[in-house]
Amino acid sequence: MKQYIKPYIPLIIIEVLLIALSILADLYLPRLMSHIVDAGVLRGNVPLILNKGVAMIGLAALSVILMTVAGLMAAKISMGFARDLRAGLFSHVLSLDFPSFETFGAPSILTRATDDISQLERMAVVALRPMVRAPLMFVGATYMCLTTDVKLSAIILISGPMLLAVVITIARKSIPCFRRIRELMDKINLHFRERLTGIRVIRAFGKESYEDKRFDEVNRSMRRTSEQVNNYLITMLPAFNLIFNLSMVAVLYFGAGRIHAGTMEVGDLMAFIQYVVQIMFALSMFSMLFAMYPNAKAAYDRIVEVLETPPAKENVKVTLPEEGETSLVFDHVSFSYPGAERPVLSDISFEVKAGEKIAIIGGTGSGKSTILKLIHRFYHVSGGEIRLNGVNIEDISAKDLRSRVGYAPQKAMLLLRSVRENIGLSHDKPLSDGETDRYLSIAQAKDFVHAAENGMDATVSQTGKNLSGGQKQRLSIARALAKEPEVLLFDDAFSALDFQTDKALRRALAPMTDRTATIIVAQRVMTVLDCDEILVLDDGKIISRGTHEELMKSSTVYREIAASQLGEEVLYA
Ligand SMILES: Nc1ncnc2c1ncn2[C@@H]1O[C@H](COP(=O)(O)OP(=O)(O)OP(=O)(O)O)[C@@H](O)[C@H]1O
Repeated sequence: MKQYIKPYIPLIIIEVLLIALSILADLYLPRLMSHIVDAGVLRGNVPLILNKGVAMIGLAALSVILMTVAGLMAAKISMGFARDLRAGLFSHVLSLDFPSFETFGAPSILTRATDDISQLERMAVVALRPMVRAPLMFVGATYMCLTTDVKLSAIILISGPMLLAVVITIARKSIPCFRRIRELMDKINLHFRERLTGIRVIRAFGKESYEDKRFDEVNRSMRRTSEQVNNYLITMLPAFNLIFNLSMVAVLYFGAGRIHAGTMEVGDLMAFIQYVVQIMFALSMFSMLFAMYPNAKAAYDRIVEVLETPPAKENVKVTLPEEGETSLVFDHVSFSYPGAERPVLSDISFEVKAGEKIAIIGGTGSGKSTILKLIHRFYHVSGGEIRLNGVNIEDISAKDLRSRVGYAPQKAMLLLRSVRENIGLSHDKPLSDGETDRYLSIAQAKDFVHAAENGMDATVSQTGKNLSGGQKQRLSIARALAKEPEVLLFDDAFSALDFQTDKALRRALAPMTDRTATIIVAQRVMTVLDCDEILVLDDGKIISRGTHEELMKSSTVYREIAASQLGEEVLYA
């Protein structure tokens, strides 16, 4: 966090100086007034009243100007700080490894990057001045009270600590509530996100009232906690007023006695009262800061928690040569997700070279997608090693590794950009029409892209909602191809394609897969018929392997899968 505050330190120092100067002016005003009353009003000295009166107006105007400039600077500091923090948090989140990212979860990160930073920004805009002003004014006004009348100052020594005790008690009670409010905000975000992204599923399954009930519980909890905090905070003002008024009565009572005894002048008592008001005002600023502090502290802690999570570790020992024979090797790889009790993959070994195609087939949850995630080093293997071109992928930079791998994921996630930009995502410059068309043609996406208004420059709406499942998959495949990778990974990427398109796509893909090391995760046997090797995965283990023909003879599981599908598919093949 320090790095985000550091650039603003010079501005903060100027801010403190401006506020200190305005406080000096504010503290001198009662002194001037006391002088006007005692030496001017009571003795009928009109020129003195006019002189000192002009000085008072000048000082008051100076104080207002200084505080206005300080206010503008506070806004500049806090908004700049919030902008830098948002940018820093954003890039830090992108640098986190997957387990850390999943620990926070997207809804919580969203609340931290938006609402929590806004809390800090508000705190900085509103509280920066009181934060400087309150202590300076408290010390200055107390000093002025003591120099005006030491004996009368005893009243402040009693009422001041009483006020502080009220503020501290309320702050201690409300801090845990503010923390809880931040957590509940995460949950509300999560509910909204799930509700909005899963709206079709929720409606299709008639789960609206169930979802409403779940949301209602969190929402009620939020209301209860907010009410509790509010109850604590509203007791603060009456307590404050009571102590303030009692102090004033005591000052007037004892002050009047001292004037009567001739040990104090009227002007001094008036100045003393103003200093007491300034002290109370400083303490009420403290109380406002205490009221804001817990919320801002909870937001601060949550932001720091993300910022202090170390980014994904890199232990780069080797830079892979640009040229060379591609080979991807899994050497007795096992893997467990962080915190999981059982391994998801055990003793997985295979090799795929340039021009070869390996297929992975198996039941849901057998670990197929996990194998592909490990190739990207989204997670680190628990045992064994994965080698790309003979080098352990742990020794290569993530950037180098990922630049060589083209990936069409199970869920085709497209970005809110044009078709052209989506396809050329891995390129620094936009792809030409010819290049874009080439990849669209291979992915069997050219016809529907050109049929749409604006063609390849049409915007894909966020997450590709203006496209069918099959269209999204084809664009996602085109994007993987446009990377011109050494290794091509298809994670069930043909599942939403009809059999004809699936077949046409694989045919068009052949010239490219003749150069790449390809891994196809599939549910359909037809998709993997021509692969050099098919791995049958069950519960994270390879239970059979071979070509289609070999497996049809040797693997009961594979035979059963094939028998349940091929009859229908052969009709279309
Ligand atoms: N991020 C994760 N954290 C913890 N466990 C996970 C995570 N992702 C997947 N798993 C678990 O790992 C197992 C294998 O998941 P994986 O997605 O690799 O299966 P799959 O064979 O690709 O399944 P499917 O065909 O349904 O996509 C599953 O039991 C799943 O619950």
